[in-house]
Amino acid sequence: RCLCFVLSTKSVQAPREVQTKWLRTAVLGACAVLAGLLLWSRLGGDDGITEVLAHRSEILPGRFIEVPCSEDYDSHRRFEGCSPRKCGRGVTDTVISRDEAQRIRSIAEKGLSLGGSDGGASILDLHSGALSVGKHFVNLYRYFGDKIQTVFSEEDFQLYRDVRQRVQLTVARAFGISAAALHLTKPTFFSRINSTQARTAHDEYWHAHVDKVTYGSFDYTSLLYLSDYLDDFGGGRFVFVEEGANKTVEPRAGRVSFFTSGSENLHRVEKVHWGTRYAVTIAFTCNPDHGIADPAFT
Ligand SMILES: O=C(O)CCC(=O)C(=O)O
Ligand SMILES: [Fe+2]
Repeated sequence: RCLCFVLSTKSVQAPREVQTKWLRTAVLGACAVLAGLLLWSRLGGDDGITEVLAHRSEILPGRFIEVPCSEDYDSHRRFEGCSPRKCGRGVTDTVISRDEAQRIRSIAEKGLSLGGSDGGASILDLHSGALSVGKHFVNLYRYFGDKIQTVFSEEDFQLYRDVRQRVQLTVARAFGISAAALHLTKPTFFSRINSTQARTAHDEYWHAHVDKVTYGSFDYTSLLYLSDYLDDFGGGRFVFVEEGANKTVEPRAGRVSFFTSGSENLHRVEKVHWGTRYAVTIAFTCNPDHGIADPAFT
């Protein structure tokens, strides 16, 4: 038998009745797939119903949602006029410009290029000097000594301080407290996340957590995003985990997301599926004893 035989039998016209049946099946199938896709996107894939608090293409002057405070702050020393009485979450795209975010990202890239975790999540803490390398951390300042000045410039530190200051003012204003009552606390760090498989617990950034529980000193958490969701990376959305509907913040370079650090703001980061996601976690405490200084060019 030859190939032409196969071809000729395939090209035989099906009776009209069979054609209509096929068409109906195809249309029904397409509808089912479409409905499935719609439902999947509404349900956010695997974790229940999701609402978008900040969409990647929105430019938000400011959005603030108040949520009742948890009792987490009661088990810590209270600082009146600072410790959260008003809790919630806010997002703004107009405090840090896209250009400033790009420059801050260059600082992160420069520093993180000196090391990097074997797994998907690397951090650089300009305050303590901690940098992920392989499965561990090194102290960048101890390792480089005076040569660190060939890596970072005075302008880098100035920009970092300036950005930190404006984020602090934004947080203070949103929660009705004085910016002077807030102190930067640790860990405050750059993060770089890609889709490489985790190698140690430090790489497992996607677990739901409460910052006040995880980091102790945090009263207000802020995040400055340095990459764009779906342009630079996929997955990696920030999710406030809630009964009812989760609320997502889609990262966007220059976007500042901030919230009170107690369990009223349980959250997680989705796994990054492709690309690289850069962000800075900037944390504030009301306890002066837990305050840290800005990094300086010394
Ligand atoms: O990068 C993010 O979007 C969140 C990071 C975070 O939850 C944290 O640093 O505690
Ligand atoms: Fe967190």
